[in-house]
Amino acid sequence: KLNKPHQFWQTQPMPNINEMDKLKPGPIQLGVLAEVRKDPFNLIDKFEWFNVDLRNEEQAQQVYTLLKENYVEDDDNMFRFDYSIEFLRWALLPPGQYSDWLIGVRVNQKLVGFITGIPVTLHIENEQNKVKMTEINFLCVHKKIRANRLAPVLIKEITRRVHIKNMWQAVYTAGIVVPTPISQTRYYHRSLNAKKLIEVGFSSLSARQTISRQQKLYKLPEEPKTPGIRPMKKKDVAQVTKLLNEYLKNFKLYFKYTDEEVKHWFLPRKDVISTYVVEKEQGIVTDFLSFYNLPSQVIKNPKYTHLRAAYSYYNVATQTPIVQLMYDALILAKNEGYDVFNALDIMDNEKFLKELMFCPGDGQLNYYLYNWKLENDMLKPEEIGIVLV
Ligand SMILES: CN(C)Cc1n[nH]c2ccc(-c3ccc(F)cc3OCCn3ccnc3)cc12
Repeated sequence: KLNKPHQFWQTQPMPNINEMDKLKPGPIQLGVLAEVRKDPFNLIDKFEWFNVDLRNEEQAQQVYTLLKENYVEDDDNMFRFDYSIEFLRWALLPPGQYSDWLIGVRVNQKLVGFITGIPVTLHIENEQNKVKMTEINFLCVHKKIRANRLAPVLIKEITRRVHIKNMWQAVYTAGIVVPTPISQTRYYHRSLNAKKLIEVGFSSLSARQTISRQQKLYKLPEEPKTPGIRPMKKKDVAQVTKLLNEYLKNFKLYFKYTDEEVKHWFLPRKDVISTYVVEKEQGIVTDFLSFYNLPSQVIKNPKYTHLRAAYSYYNVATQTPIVQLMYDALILAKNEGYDVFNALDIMDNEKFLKELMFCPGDGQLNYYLYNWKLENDMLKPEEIGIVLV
Protein backbone atom coordinates (compact mmCIF):
# COMPACT_ATOMS: atom_id res chain seq x y z
CA LYS A 1 0.00 0.00 0.00
CA LEU A 2 1.51 3.27 -1.10
CA ASN A 3 0.70 5.46 1.85
CA LYS A 4 3.99 6.22 3.60
CA PRO A 5 5.16 9.77 2.84
CA HIS A 6 6.82 9.97 -0.57
CA GLN A 7 6.27 6.21 -1.03
CA PHE A 8 5.13 7.06 -4.59
CA TRP A 9 8.04 9.42 -5.24
CA GLN A 10 10.56 6.78 -4.12
CA THR A 11 9.44 4.77 -7.16
CA GLN A 12 10.24 7.64 -9.56
CA PRO A 13 13.59 8.44 -11.27
CA MET A 14 14.32 11.44 -9.09
CA PRO A 15 17.75 11.45 -7.42
CA ASN A 16 17.25 10.75 -3.73
CA ILE A 17 19.63 12.14 -1.17
CA ASN A 18 22.11 9.29 -0.80
CA GLU A 19 22.55 8.42 -4.47
CA MET A 20 23.09 12.04 -5.58
CA ASP A 21 26.89 11.81 -5.63
CA LYS A 22 27.05 8.55 -7.68
CA LEU A 23 24.98 9.66 -10.70
CA LYS A 24 26.55 11.36 -13.75
CA PRO A 25 24.88 14.58 -15.02
CA GLY A 26 22.14 13.76 -17.55
CA PRO A 27 19.25 11.28 -17.76
CA ILE A 28 18.88 9.06 -14.69
CA GLN A 29 17.04 6.27 -16.53
CA LEU A 30 17.33 5.65 -20.27
CA GLY A 31 13.82 5.14 -21.65
CA VAL A 32 13.04 2.17 -23.91
CA LEU A 33 10.18 2.98 -26.27
CA ALA A 34 9.26 -0.68 -26.85
CA GLU A 35 8.70 -1.16 -23.12
CA VAL A 36 6.20 1.71 -22.76
CA ARG A 37 2.78 0.45 -21.76
CA LYS A 38 0.40 0.92 -24.74
CA ASP A 39 -2.87 1.17 -22.83
CA PRO A 40 -3.94 3.69 -20.16
CA PHE A 41 -3.45 2.90 -16.48
CA ASN A 42 -6.40 1.36 -14.69
CA LEU A 43 -8.76 3.67 -12.86
CA ILE A 44 -10.99 2.78 -9.92
CA ASP A 45 -14.52 1.75 -10.79
CA LYS A 46 -16.76 4.40 -12.50
CA PHE A 47 -13.75 6.69 -13.13
CA GLU A 48 -12.85 7.16 -16.80
CA TRP A 49 -10.07 8.89 -18.77
CA PHE A 50 -11.07 11.83 -20.96
CA ASN A 51 -9.01 13.93 -23.38
CA VAL A 52 -10.04 17.53 -22.78
CA ASP A 53 -10.61 19.74 -25.84
CA LEU A 54 -10.10 23.24 -24.42
CA ARG A 55 -11.45 24.76 -27.64
CA ASN A 56 -14.82 23.23 -26.78
CA GLU A 57 -16.66 25.79 -24.63
CA GLU A 58 -18.45 23.24 -22.46
CA GLN A 59 -15.30 21.22 -21.72
CA ALA A 60 -13.31 24.41 -21.08
CA GLN A 61 -16.01 25.47 -18.59
CA GLN A 62 -15.67 22.12 -16.79
CA VAL A 63 -11.90 22.59 -16.44
CA TYR A 64 -12.36 26.20 -15.34
CA THR A 65 -14.83 25.21 -12.59
CA LEU A 66 -12.74 22.28 -11.34
CA LEU A 67 -9.69 24.54 -10.95
CA LYS A 68 -11.63 27.52 -9.57
CA GLU A 69 -13.04 25.36 -6.76
CA ASN A 70 -10.24 22.84 -6.13
CA TYR A 71 -6.84 24.15 -7.25
CA VAL A 72 -3.94 25.79 -5.39
CA GLU A 73 -4.56 27.96 -2.34
CA ASP A 74 -2.11 30.07 -0.38
CA ASP A 75 -0.77 28.71 2.90
CA ASP A 76 -3.50 30.40 4.94
CA ASN A 77 -6.30 29.19 2.62
CA MET A 78 -7.43 32.78 2.08
CA PHE A 79 -6.90 32.85 -1.71
CA ARG A 80 -7.30 30.32 -4.50
CA PHE A 81 -6.04 30.72 -8.06
CA ASP A 82 -8.80 31.52 -10.54
CA TYR A 83 -7.32 30.82 -14.00
CA SER A 84 -9.66 32.08 -16.73
CA ILE A 85 -10.65 30.00 -19.78
CA GLU A 86 -8.80 32.36 -22.12
CA PHE A 87 -5.71 32.05 -19.87
CA LEU A 88 -5.94 28.22 -19.96
CA ARG A 89 -6.18 28.27 -23.77
CA TRP A 90 -3.03 30.46 -23.86
CA ALA A 91 -1.13 28.29 -21.38
CA LEU A 92 -2.19 24.89 -22.75
CA LEU A 93 -2.60 25.27 -26.52
CA PRO A 94 0.90 26.36 -27.62
CA PRO A 95 2.37 25.44 -31.03
CA GLY A 96 2.98 21.67 -31.29
CA GLN A 97 0.58 20.68 -28.49
CA TYR A 98 -0.64 17.01 -28.41
CA SER A 99 -4.38 16.32 -28.13
CA ASP A 100 -3.89 13.59 -25.50
CA TRP A 101 -1.74 15.70 -23.14
CA LEU A 102 -4.72 17.52 -21.55
CA ILE A 103 -5.95 14.65 -19.40
CA GLY A 104 -9.22 14.62 -17.50
CA VAL A 105 -10.82 12.00 -15.25
CA ARG A 106 -14.63 11.93 -15.14
CA VAL A 107 -17.23 10.26 -12.96
CA ASN A 108 -20.76 10.29 -14.47
CA GLN A 109 -19.69 12.96 -17.02
CA LYS A 110 -18.39 15.20 -14.20
CA LEU A 111 -14.72 16.25 -14.31
CA VAL A 112 -13.00 15.31 -11.04
CA GLY A 113 -9.34 15.17 -11.99
CA PHE A 114 -6.98 16.97 -14.38
CA ILE A 115 -3.30 17.08 -15.35
CA THR A 116 -1.57 18.68 -18.35
CA GLY A 117 1.64 18.55 -20.35
CA ILE A 118 2.93 20.85 -23.08
CA PRO A 119 5.94 20.07 -25.32
CA VAL A 120 9.05 22.17 -24.64
CA THR A 121 12.74 22.03 -25.53
CA LEU A 122 14.64 22.79 -22.33
CA HIS A 123 18.28 23.88 -22.39
CA ILE A 124 19.94 22.47 -19.27
CA GLU A 125 23.22 23.90 -17.98
CA ASN A 126 24.91 24.16 -21.39
CA GLU A 127 24.20 24.49 -25.08
CA GLN A 128 24.70 20.74 -25.69
CA ASN A 129 21.79 19.70 -23.46
CA LYS A 130 18.80 20.68 -25.59
CA VAL A 131 16.22 18.21 -24.27
CA LYS A 132 12.76 17.75 -25.83
CA MET A 133 10.48 17.13 -22.86
CA THR A 134 7.17 18.01 -21.30
CA GLU A 135 6.21 20.83 -18.96
CA ILE A 136 3.70 19.46 -16.46
CA ASN A 137 1.05 21.65 -14.84
CA PHE A 138 -2.48 21.90 -13.44
CA LEU A 139 -2.48 18.67 -11.43
CA CYS A 140 -5.83 18.92 -9.66
CA VAL A 141 -8.13 16.43 -7.89
CA HIS A 142 -11.59 17.45 -6.68
CA LYS A 143 -11.58 18.15 -2.92
CA LYS A 144 -14.35 15.60 -2.37
CA ILE A 145 -12.42 12.63 -3.80
CA ARG A 146 -8.92 13.18 -2.42
CA ALA A 147 -7.08 10.29 -0.70
CA ASN A 148 -8.28 7.95 -3.45
CA ARG A 149 -4.67 7.92 -4.68
CA LEU A 150 -5.89 9.51 -7.94
CA ALA A 151 -2.99 12.00 -8.17
CA PRO A 152 -0.28 9.30 -8.53
CA VAL A 153 -2.35 7.64 -11.29
CA LEU A 154 -2.72 10.99 -13.11
CA ILE A 155 1.05 11.47 -12.88
CA LYS A 156 1.75 7.94 -14.15
CA GLU A 157 -0.70 8.33 -17.04
CA ILE A 158 0.72 11.64 -18.28
CA THR A 159 4.21 10.11 -17.90
CA ARG A 160 3.13 7.16 -20.06
CA ARG A 161 1.72 9.48 -22.75
CA VAL A 162 4.98 11.46 -22.75
CA HIS A 163 7.12 8.31 -22.93
CA ILE A 164 5.07 7.10 -25.92
CA LYS A 165 6.26 10.24 -27.72
CA ASN A 166 9.84 9.12 -26.94
CA MET A 167 10.36 11.91 -24.41
CA TRP A 168 11.86 10.98 -21.05
CA GLN A 169 12.15 14.18 -19.01
CA ALA A 170 9.73 16.67 -17.47
CA VAL A 171 9.90 20.08 -15.81
CA TYR A 172 7.35 21.33 -13.28
CA THR A 173 6.95 23.60 -10.25
CA ALA A 174 4.97 23.35 -7.03
CA GLY A 175 4.55 25.20 -3.77
CA ILE A 176 5.05 21.94 -1.85
CA VAL A 177 8.33 20.07 -1.38
CA VAL A 178 8.42 16.49 -2.74
CA PRO A 179 11.62 14.64 -3.82
CA THR A 180 13.70 16.48 -5.06
CA PRO A 181 13.67 20.22 -5.88
CA ILE A 182 16.37 21.52 -8.23
CA SER A 183 15.72 25.05 -6.98
CA GLN A 184 13.70 26.69 -4.21
CA THR A 185 12.65 30.15 -5.32
CA ARG A 186 10.73 32.76 -3.37
CA TYR A 187 7.95 35.04 -4.48
CA TYR A 188 7.57 38.76 -3.80
CA HIS A 189 4.64 41.12 -3.98
CA ARG A 190 4.51 44.82 -4.86
CA SER A 191 1.40 46.62 -3.70
CA LEU A 192 -0.47 48.58 -6.41
CA ASN A 193 -3.79 49.06 -4.56
CA ALA A 194 -2.76 49.31 -0.91
CA LYS A 195 -6.28 49.92 0.40
CA LYS A 196 -7.79 46.81 -1.20
CA LEU A 197 -4.83 44.59 -0.18
CA ILE A 198 -5.38 45.58 3.44
CA GLU A 199 -9.17 45.12 3.20
CA VAL A 200 -8.87 41.59 1.77
CA GLY A 201 -6.28 40.66 4.39
CA PHE A 202 -3.44 40.21 1.89
CA SER A 203 -1.40 42.95 3.62
CA SER A 204 -1.58 43.99 7.24
CA LEU A 205 -0.90 47.31 8.96
CA SER A 206 1.58 47.54 11.84
CA ALA A 207 0.79 49.85 14.77
CA ARG A 208 2.44 52.91 13.27
CA GLN A 209 1.03 52.42 9.74
CA THR A 210 -2.24 53.82 8.38
CA ILE A 211 -4.02 53.04 5.11
CA SER A 212 -3.41 56.54 3.73
CA ARG A 213 0.28 56.32 4.70
CA GLN A 214 0.49 53.02 2.78
CA GLN A 215 -1.27 54.53 -0.24
CA LYS A 216 1.25 57.39 -0.34
CA LEU A 217 4.18 55.01 0.08
CA TYR A 218 3.14 52.83 -2.90
CA LYS A 219 1.78 55.65 -5.09
CA LEU A 220 2.86 55.49 -8.75
CA PRO A 221 3.01 58.10 -11.55
CA GLU A 222 0.16 58.13 -14.06
CA GLU A 223 2.38 57.35 -17.06
CA PRO A 224 5.50 55.17 -17.65
CA LYS A 225 8.89 56.90 -17.69
CA THR A 226 10.61 55.22 -20.65
CA PRO A 227 10.20 57.10 -23.95
CA GLY A 228 8.94 54.86 -26.76
CA ILE A 229 7.32 52.25 -24.51
CA ARG A 230 4.15 50.80 -26.10
CA PRO A 231 2.17 47.53 -26.35
CA MET A 232 3.91 44.86 -28.44
CA LYS A 233 2.56 44.35 -31.97
CA LYS A 234 2.97 41.55 -34.55
CA LYS A 235 5.68 43.56 -36.37
CA ASP A 236 7.87 43.34 -33.22
CA VAL A 237 7.96 39.51 -33.12
CA ALA A 238 11.32 39.01 -34.89
CA GLN A 239 13.13 41.59 -32.70
CA VAL A 240 11.54 40.30 -29.47
CA THR A 241 12.57 36.73 -30.38
CA LYS A 242 16.18 37.80 -30.88
CA LEU A 243 16.28 39.86 -27.66
CA LEU A 244 14.70 37.04 -25.63
CA ASN A 245 16.87 34.17 -26.96
CA GLU A 246 20.03 36.24 -26.48
CA TYR A 247 19.07 37.17 -22.92
CA LEU A 248 18.07 33.65 -21.82
CA LYS A 249 21.54 32.27 -22.64
CA ASN A 250 22.64 33.85 -19.33
CA PHE A 251 20.82 31.16 -17.37
CA LYS A 252 21.26 27.45 -16.66
CA LEU A 253 17.65 26.50 -17.40
CA TYR A 254 15.90 28.16 -20.35
CA PHE A 255 13.74 27.62 -23.46
CA LYS A 256 14.78 28.73 -26.94
CA TYR A 257 11.88 30.44 -28.75
CA THR A 258 10.92 30.40 -32.45
CA ASP A 259 9.07 33.42 -33.91
CA GLU A 260 5.95 31.23 -33.88
CA GLU A 261 6.35 30.60 -30.15
CA VAL A 262 7.03 34.29 -29.39
CA LYS A 263 3.82 35.13 -31.27
CA HIS A 264 1.93 32.67 -29.06
CA TRP A 265 3.50 33.50 -25.69
CA PHE A 266 3.99 37.28 -25.98
CA LEU A 267 1.49 38.94 -28.36
CA PRO A 268 -0.92 40.75 -26.01
CA ARG A 269 -4.16 38.96 -25.15
CA LYS A 270 -6.69 40.96 -23.12
CA ASP A 271 -6.83 39.81 -19.48
CA VAL A 272 -4.22 37.11 -20.17
CA ILE A 273 -0.78 38.42 -21.21
CA SER A 274 0.52 42.00 -21.53
CA THR A 275 3.79 42.73 -23.32
CA TYR A 276 5.27 46.20 -23.85
CA VAL A 277 8.27 47.00 -26.02
CA VAL A 278 10.60 50.01 -25.95
CA GLU A 279 10.95 51.30 -29.52
CA LYS A 280 13.80 53.70 -30.29
CA GLU A 281 14.37 55.66 -33.56
CA GLN A 282 14.19 53.66 -36.82
CA GLY A 283 11.85 51.16 -35.12
CA ILE A 284 14.64 49.46 -33.15
CA VAL A 285 13.28 47.56 -30.14
CA THR A 286 15.83 47.62 -27.30
CA ASP A 287 13.83 46.25 -24.33
CA PHE A 288 10.56 44.59 -23.45
CA LEU A 289 8.57 43.70 -20.34
CA SER A 290 5.71 41.23 -19.88
CA PHE A 291 3.32 40.13 -17.16
CA TYR A 292 0.40 37.68 -17.06
CA ASN A 293 -3.02 37.94 -15.43
CA LEU A 294 -3.79 35.39 -12.70
CA PRO A 295 -6.50 36.50 -10.29
CA SER A 296 -7.01 34.74 -6.98
CA GLN A 297 -10.47 34.20 -5.60
CA VAL A 298 -10.76 35.71 -2.12
CA ILE A 299 -12.27 32.77 -0.29
CA LYS A 300 -14.21 34.66 2.39
CA ASN A 301 -14.53 38.43 2.29
CA PRO A 302 -17.66 40.59 2.54
CA LYS A 303 -16.47 43.23 0.10
CA TYR A 304 -14.27 41.55 -2.55
CA THR A 305 -14.49 38.26 -4.46
CA HIS A 306 -11.13 38.54 -6.26
CA LEU A 307 -7.57 39.80 -5.94
CA ARG A 308 -6.32 41.04 -9.33
CA ALA A 309 -2.68 39.94 -9.57
CA ALA A 310 -0.17 40.54 -12.35
CA TYR A 311 2.76 38.11 -12.44
CA SER A 312 6.14 39.09 -13.87
CA TYR A 313 6.79 36.94 -16.96
CA TYR A 314 9.96 37.67 -19.06
CA ASN A 315 11.68 41.08 -19.06
CA VAL A 316 14.70 41.97 -21.19
CA ALA A 317 16.49 45.28 -20.59
CA THR A 318 19.41 45.94 -22.95
CA GLN A 319 19.32 49.78 -23.03
CA THR A 320 16.84 50.79 -20.31
CA PRO A 321 18.00 50.19 -16.71
CA ILE A 322 16.12 47.10 -15.39
CA VAL A 323 14.82 49.07 -12.37
CA GLN A 324 13.31 51.75 -14.62
CA LEU A 325 11.84 49.13 -16.98
CA MET A 326 10.19 47.31 -14.06
CA TYR A 327 9.01 50.59 -12.50
CA ASP A 328 7.19 51.12 -15.80
CA ALA A 329 5.81 47.57 -15.52
CA LEU A 330 4.27 48.52 -12.14
CA ILE A 331 2.77 51.71 -13.60
CA LEU A 332 1.36 49.87 -16.63
CA ALA A 333 -0.05 47.07 -14.45
CA LYS A 334 -1.65 49.61 -12.10
CA ASN A 335 -3.21 51.35 -15.12
CA GLU A 336 -4.56 47.97 -16.33
CA GLY A 337 -6.38 47.63 -12.99
CA TYR A 338 -4.18 45.21 -11.02
CA ASP A 339 -4.09 45.26 -7.23
CA VAL A 340 -0.69 43.60 -6.80
CA PHE A 341 2.36 42.77 -8.95
CA ASN A 342 4.07 39.43 -8.14
CA ALA A 343 7.57 38.25 -9.04
CA LEU A 344 9.88 35.35 -8.21
CA ASP A 345 13.53 35.86 -7.22
CA ILE A 346 14.65 34.13 -10.46
CA MET A 347 16.60 35.56 -13.45
CA ASP A 348 17.69 39.17 -12.69
CA ASN A 349 14.66 39.94 -10.55
CA GLU A 350 16.79 40.43 -7.43
CA LYS A 351 18.07 43.61 -9.09
CA PHE A 352 14.73 45.38 -8.77
CA LEU A 353 12.76 43.67 -5.97
CA LYS A 354 14.09 45.74 -3.08
CA GLU A 355 14.42 49.09 -4.84
CA LEU A 356 10.82 48.90 -6.14
CA MET A 357 9.47 48.02 -2.68
CA PHE A 358 8.44 44.38 -3.25
CA CYS A 359 7.71 42.51 -0.01
CA PRO A 360 8.59 38.82 0.46
CA GLY A 361 5.67 36.39 0.20
CA ASP A 362 5.00 33.72 2.81
CA GLY A 363 6.00 30.70 0.75
CA GLN A 364 8.21 29.39 -2.00
CA LEU A 365 7.93 27.92 -5.47
CA ASN A 366 10.04 24.80 -6.03
CA TYR A 367 11.35 23.81 -9.47
CA TYR A 368 11.62 20.12 -10.41
CA LEU A 369 13.31 18.19 -13.21
CA TYR A 370 12.08 14.59 -13.71
CA ASN A 371 14.69 11.99 -14.75
CA TRP A 372 17.65 14.36 -15.03
CA LYS A 373 20.72 14.68 -12.79
CA LEU A 374 22.21 18.17 -12.69
CA GLU A 375 25.97 18.74 -12.31
CA ASN A 376 25.53 20.14 -8.80
CA ASP A 377 22.01 18.86 -7.94
CA MET A 378 20.70 22.35 -7.16
CA LEU A 379 20.49 25.64 -9.07
CA LYS A 380 20.38 29.08 -7.48
CA PRO A 381 17.16 31.02 -8.22
CA GLU A 382 19.13 33.52 -10.33
CA GLU A 383 20.25 30.61 -12.57
CA ILE A 384 16.62 29.78 -13.45
CA GLY A 385 15.48 31.27 -16.77
CA ILE A 386 12.01 29.73 -17.08
CA VAL A 387 8.66 30.97 -15.77
CA LEU A 388 5.86 28.37 -15.39
CA VAL A 389 2.35 29.84 -15.03
C1 LIG B 1 3.35 27.98 -10.93
N1 LIG B 1 2.11 27.15 -11.04
C2 LIG B 1 2.42 25.70 -11.08
C3 LIG B 1 1.06 27.54 -10.10
C4 LIG B 1 1.41 27.31 -8.67
N2 LIG B 1 1.21 26.14 -8.04
N3 LIG B 1 1.63 26.28 -6.74
C5 LIG B 1 2.06 27.56 -6.54
C6 LIG B 1 2.58 28.21 -5.41
C7 LIG B 1 2.97 29.54 -5.52
C8 LIG B 1 2.86 30.21 -6.77
C9 LIG B 1 3.30 31.60 -6.92
C10 LIG B 1 4.21 31.92 -7.94
C11 LIG B 1 4.65 33.22 -8.08
C12 LIG B 1 4.17 34.20 -7.20
F1 LIG B 1 4.60 35.45 -7.32
C13 LIG B 1 3.22 33.90 -6.17
C14 LIG B 1 2.80 32.58 -6.04
O1 LIG B 1 1.90 32.17 -5.09
C15 LIG B 1 1.41 33.15 -4.19
C16 LIG B 1 0.67 32.38 -3.11
N4 LIG B 1 -0.60 31.91 -3.65
C17 LIG B 1 -0.86 30.63 -3.94
C18 LIG B 1 -2.18 30.62 -4.38
N5 LIG B 1 -2.65 31.89 -4.37
C19 LIG B 1 -1.64 32.69 -3.93
C20 LIG B 1 2.33 29.57 -7.88
C21 LIG B 1 1.94 28.24 -7.75
